Amino acid sequence: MTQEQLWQVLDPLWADPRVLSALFCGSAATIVLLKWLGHRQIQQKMEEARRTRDLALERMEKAARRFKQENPGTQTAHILSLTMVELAEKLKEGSLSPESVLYSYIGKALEVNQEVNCVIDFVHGCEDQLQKLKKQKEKGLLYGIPVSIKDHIDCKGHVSTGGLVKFLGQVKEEDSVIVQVLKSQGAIPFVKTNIPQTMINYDCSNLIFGQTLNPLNHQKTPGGSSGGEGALIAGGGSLLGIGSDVAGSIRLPSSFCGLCGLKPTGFRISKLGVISPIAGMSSVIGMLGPIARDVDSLALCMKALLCEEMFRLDPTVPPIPFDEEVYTSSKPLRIGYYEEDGYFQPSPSMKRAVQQTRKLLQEAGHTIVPFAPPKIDYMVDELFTRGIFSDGAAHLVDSFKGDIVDPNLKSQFNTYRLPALLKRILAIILKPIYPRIARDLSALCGVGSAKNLWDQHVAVAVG
Ligand SMILES: CCCCCCCCCCCCCCCCCC(=O)NCCO
Repeated sequence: MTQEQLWQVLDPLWADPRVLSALFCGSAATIVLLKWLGHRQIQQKMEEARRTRDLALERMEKAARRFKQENPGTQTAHILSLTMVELAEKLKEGSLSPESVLYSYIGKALEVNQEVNCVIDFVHGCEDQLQKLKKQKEKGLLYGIPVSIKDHIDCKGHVSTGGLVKFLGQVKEEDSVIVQVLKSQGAIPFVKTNIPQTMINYDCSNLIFGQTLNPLNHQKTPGGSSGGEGALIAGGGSLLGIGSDVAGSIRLPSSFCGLCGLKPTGFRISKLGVISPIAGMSSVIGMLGPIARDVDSLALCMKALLCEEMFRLDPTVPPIPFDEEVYTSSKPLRIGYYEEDGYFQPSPSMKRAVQQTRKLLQEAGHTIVPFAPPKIDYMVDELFTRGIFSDGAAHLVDSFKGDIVDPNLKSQFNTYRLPALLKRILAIILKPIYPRIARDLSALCGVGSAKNLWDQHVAVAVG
């Protein structure tokens, strides 16, 4: 049949409304079917990930039960009551065994997890690490200390999910540099903890593993994105956790859960072997860092991390060790503070905490100087928000491809994915009534060009 003959047959069909409606319904049904199939595939992948998590938790439970049966005299309550520094000393002098500490924390982490849903994986290699440690002559600074690890930090043999379906099934072949360094210092990474989908959020829920609760109040979030860490440590299921922070992801969960957390200075710790949906964003520098119950634990962790092994494994990390002299010095310091930053309104309790801290520092002989953060609107809107979303949120939106958006993130996500022109128009319309939302929308358009990005990097560097 020639093309001409084909058209002669088809031509009258186009005019037939029954053919047209059949075509329309057929296409619509195909689209719905394809969507349903895609959705089902995503659901199946998430179910598989939950099954893997449940098996890991069962394995943890068996390990804890077996140890308890074989060692009925273990002083679990005593071990769990010790601070990290006390525990490190007892492990080093040999009055406590690394086994008794590890299995006490495995048992406690399971208990806390049942209450708040914060553990997503058991780092089963921890039992081998334990045996390896016992054979080593040299005891590192974190000898025998169990450490919990945020989801997206690679551990050999495990998946770093980012709370996203696209990463499921990608089992890591190597430990991240930070996990290697922790192990070289004698620490025992033993569980991985929950995060919000993409980690660009301050709550702690994703559709794969669900919502993590705050152990201090189940009606509240533990904060995010290192929320699983915050919840586990605050519940007593871990002494030390490694989180990450671009824009508050260590600091917020630490604050919400009554803990101490540190976002170290940029580039201080290697980020090799860590996944991120916004990996190329370099206007606001993200860092890995510790969360713990007290400041001395953070200091011990930083001392352990800033070592030759870290500098050897990642030569981009400046080889500057922990400054013991500054940390232990009793020389009075000059410390700046503010009760309000001029952008976010602090709660009365936050204000009170700053006032009490100021008083204590003054009583300890330090000089306290009030200051106002300069050009705060410009800093927050133009350098911080426009910096994080310098690509107009394109990478973040892309990371949801082949995924279902967590309902907690839906309104944020819908805003991110608006076309830049629409964001600009909305910003103009909203400016007189909601000036701050207008500025956010404008910032979410990003910088527009590589030239502007260079300019922005300069602005970040010089303020
Ligand atoms: C009409 C609605 C307007 C919505 C405006 C949305 C404004 C967005 C404000 C910026 C929010 C930035 C969130 C960043 C979270 C980062 C958390 C973090 O530190 N993650 C790092 C993990 O390594």
